[in-house]
Amino acid sequence: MRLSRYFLPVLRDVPKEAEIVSHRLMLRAGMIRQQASGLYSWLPLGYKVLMKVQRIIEEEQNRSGAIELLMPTIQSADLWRESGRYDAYGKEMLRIEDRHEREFLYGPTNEEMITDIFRTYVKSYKDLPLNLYHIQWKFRDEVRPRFGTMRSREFLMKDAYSFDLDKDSAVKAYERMFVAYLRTYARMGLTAIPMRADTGPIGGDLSHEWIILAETGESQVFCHRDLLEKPIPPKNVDFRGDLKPIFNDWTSLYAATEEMVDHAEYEAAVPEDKRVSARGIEVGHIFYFGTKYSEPMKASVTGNDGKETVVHMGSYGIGLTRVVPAIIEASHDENGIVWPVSVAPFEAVLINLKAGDADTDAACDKLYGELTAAGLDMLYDDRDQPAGSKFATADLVGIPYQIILGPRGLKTGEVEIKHRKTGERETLPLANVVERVR
Ligand SMILES: Nc1ncnc2c1ncn2[C@@H]1O[C@H](COS(=O)(=O)NC(=O)[C@@H](N)CS)[C@@H](O)[C@H]1O
Repeated sequence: MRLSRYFLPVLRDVPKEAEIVSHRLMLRAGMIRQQASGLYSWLPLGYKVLMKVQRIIEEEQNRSGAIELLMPTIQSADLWRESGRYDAYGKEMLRIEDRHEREFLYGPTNEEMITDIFRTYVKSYKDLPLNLYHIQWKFRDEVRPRFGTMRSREFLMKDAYSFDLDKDSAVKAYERMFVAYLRTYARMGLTAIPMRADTGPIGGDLSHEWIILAETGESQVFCHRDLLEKPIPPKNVDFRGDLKPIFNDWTSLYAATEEMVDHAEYEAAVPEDKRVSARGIEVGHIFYFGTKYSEPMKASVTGNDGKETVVHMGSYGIGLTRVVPAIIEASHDENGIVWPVSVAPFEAVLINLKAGDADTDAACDKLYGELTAAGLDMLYDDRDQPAGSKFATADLVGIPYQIILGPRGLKTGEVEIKHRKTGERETLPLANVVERVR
């Protein structure tokens, strides 16, 4: 993408309303724009990152055997009356009426709707286990939206729902999602720790929150230091096999949020030098809640004994529009964002040090064409701006590699490459650049 043809409204100074670094940087890097309290537009650069996060989530959900669909954002109130949550959900629920004065709501979550889909079509235990998920905008009328898209009112969530014949099978579904989550966050460059958690309005008795440690996190967490270094299950992990060893390995070390921590237990279980107590950001939350929705909504299958059996369910959420700022909280420096390559809006930026100089323009155009043809997701800063402002923009928006070419380099036939994360620079012949960054 040529920057002279793109839409990247970077800001020079720090917006005063932004209290945390990720909010400041997302505004300055031209990633988001607030439209109203808790409501954001995702501008091109931010949207590109959001879609890279989405693709990783979809790949890992699909690897675990979950099947993607898409449900509407607007839901019928009657559905929520069946589960008894319509009144219980409280002021966070945005209730609306259509022109015929029928009652609807903007979905804060989809347990009722997915259970309605399930009960319509699935009748036999032979169709189980089943895990259906979607990635859809949600609305929760948060009393105090803040920190940009970290806590907004409209937000993008991946929510998956599992259906099983009994609790044992449902726990296996939970373990599959647990392993999928370990892989998902690691691929985004995040260290997300699964912590025993409260179940709240979703319900159930088995639940883990996925927390990344960050000073600006809203919750206080307590865990064993070894959890921060544990190896992640490999790409070829067998999701049809027994995942309990992995689940037990990860849950045998103490980790709990402030709502769940038992300090006596924590101090007994974790040697002093291994205790980590820190602020954390909740980037995901998974639940097993049995028949909480399937019972009142009569979602059952015929078991192999011919008897009608109400199915056991779980739900598994990731807040995509919270993951993006969480990555920035975990990966930035004084010059701006430092994107992991896997979620960077562009893999590399080609910086033309003397736009307008015919030879330099020609060499940069050629190199940009070669890098793009090699399959790199390229940004090309071809603007008629001084070099300093180009370096500042590249550092601010956090592109992993800066490929720098100017008249001097042209003379010696050399290009400089700067690695954004480490600041390392290397000079190499123009002809070797594609191979080096591919
Ligand atoms: N106001 C919000 N702004 C941004 N992200 C949010 C907000 N509320 C929740 N999230 C994200 O959505 C995730 C799941 O939300 S949740 O309430 O814990 N779980 C559910 O809604 C279940 N239905 C999971 S499918 C949270 O872990 C968090 O990452």
